[in-house]
Amino acid sequence: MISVDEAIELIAQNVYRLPATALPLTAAAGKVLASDIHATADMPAWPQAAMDGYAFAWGEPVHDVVGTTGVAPQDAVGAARRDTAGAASGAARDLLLSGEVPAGTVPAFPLLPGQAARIFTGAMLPTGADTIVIQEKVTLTGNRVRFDDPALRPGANVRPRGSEIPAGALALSMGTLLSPASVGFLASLGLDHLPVTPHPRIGLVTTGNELQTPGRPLGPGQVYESNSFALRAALEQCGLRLDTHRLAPDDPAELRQIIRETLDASDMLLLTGGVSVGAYDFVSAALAACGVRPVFHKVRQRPGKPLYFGEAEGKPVFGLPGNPSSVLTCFYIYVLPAIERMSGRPQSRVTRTRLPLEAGYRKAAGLTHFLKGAVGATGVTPLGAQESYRMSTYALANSLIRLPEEGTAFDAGDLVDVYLLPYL
Ligand SMILES: Nc1nc2c(c(=O)[nH]1)N[C@H]1C(S)=C(S)[C@@H](COP(=O)(O)OP(=O)(O)OC[C@H]3O[C@@H](n4cnc5c(N)ncnc54)[C@H](O)[C@@H]3O)O[C@H]1N2
Ligand code: MOO
Repeated sequence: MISVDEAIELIAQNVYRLPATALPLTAAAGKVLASDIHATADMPAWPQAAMDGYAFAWGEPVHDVVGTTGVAPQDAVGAARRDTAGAASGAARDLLLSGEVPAGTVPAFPLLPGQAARIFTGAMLPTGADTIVIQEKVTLTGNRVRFDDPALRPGANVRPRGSEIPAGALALSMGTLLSPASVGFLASLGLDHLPVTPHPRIGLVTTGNELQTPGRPLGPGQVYESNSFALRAALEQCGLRLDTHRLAPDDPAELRQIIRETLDASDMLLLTGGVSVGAYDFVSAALAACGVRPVFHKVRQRPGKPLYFGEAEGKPVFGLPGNPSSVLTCFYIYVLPAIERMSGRPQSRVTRTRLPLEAGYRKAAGLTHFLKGAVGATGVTPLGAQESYRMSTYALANSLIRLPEEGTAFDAGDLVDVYLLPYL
């Protein structure tokens, strides 16, 4: 039997990142970028209105009368800078309305000296304009646009071309975990597919003749099949999915057939039950017959002592001990990190910390214990019902307390390792 840390290390050594693939934007959130993404064009692609108002050339002489000499449009900003350096006031203008530029259109005419164009948020600035005065500051009389806004600065309310990102610049680097904002950002650059490390396709085989589906009457000797529900929910809570679930009876030939089919359709295979030493525990023999190479079987831990781990053509295979608490604890400690490794995820969703115990706990030496725990403001409390067949307190737990193999007596106030479980 190996230790928990040896098991974690062996899994890390035998689990590989999946090859990169291009996925549509709609499937990209929660995946990790498999290459750097560069902007292929300036964004915005042209100077863009940030507010509804009137676009004009700042370089127009201050307090000038409409239609007299103006500054050449291409030098408008420079002129405006010289202008503001000398002038105390901001901007006062009396301009002629030249037309309207709604978003999604190209301004029909360049702005001439002395003119202002009605413009809307997101629209393209007309050639010659460089500044927008918001409509709230403007008095419109007929086609005369007048305002005096001391706070206005040259270039105000305009998003310069390439100000979000210039063409060729790095948008997001390889290894970035794609958040909703990352997906939105890359969509705004026009990408419709992204190079990502995919999530593994996960197959589950639950074994046991005693298992009955919830919702049906429980016959003598039957128990409700609950492990697949807990695993599916745990995966979905992490933005992952269970792709295949098959129920296998305790029959070696049928189990082998189901294992083969599920393994073929998956990148990772999970099984629950049948990995212990009982006369009907056929899982490890069936896995061997299906070409799965065992890496380890049995870990010095409670729950989940009979945990099996192997691989077939690079596909990780976990035989999770059937007791429901063993299944879920082995999922959080071993399976989820393996999935995250295959997905190239930089940090695990299960975070490890150290906290003081709120109450003492006694155990025998020899096994690492993972206790269902409740983290509160001042520490972590071991919950009741720690036996691996019981789920009543797991339902209330937000953490797993890890007590070391050799330890026997843990007192209130002792610092212990705690794994914080993901939450919805
Ligand atoms: N002589 C020994 N007996 C056992 C040992 C041992 O070392 N020597 N280990 C015990 C430990 S620890 C565990 S954990 C279990 C694990 O055994 P298996 O993986 O073979 O699991 P099963 O026997 O098939 O089932 C255990 C338990 O869990 C229930 N179960 C199974 N699957 C489901 C499911 N999908 N949903 C709900 N409940 C499930 C099953 O009915 C059993 O009650 O072995 C001990 N025995
Ligand atoms: O190792 Mo088992 O999960 O304790 O019952």
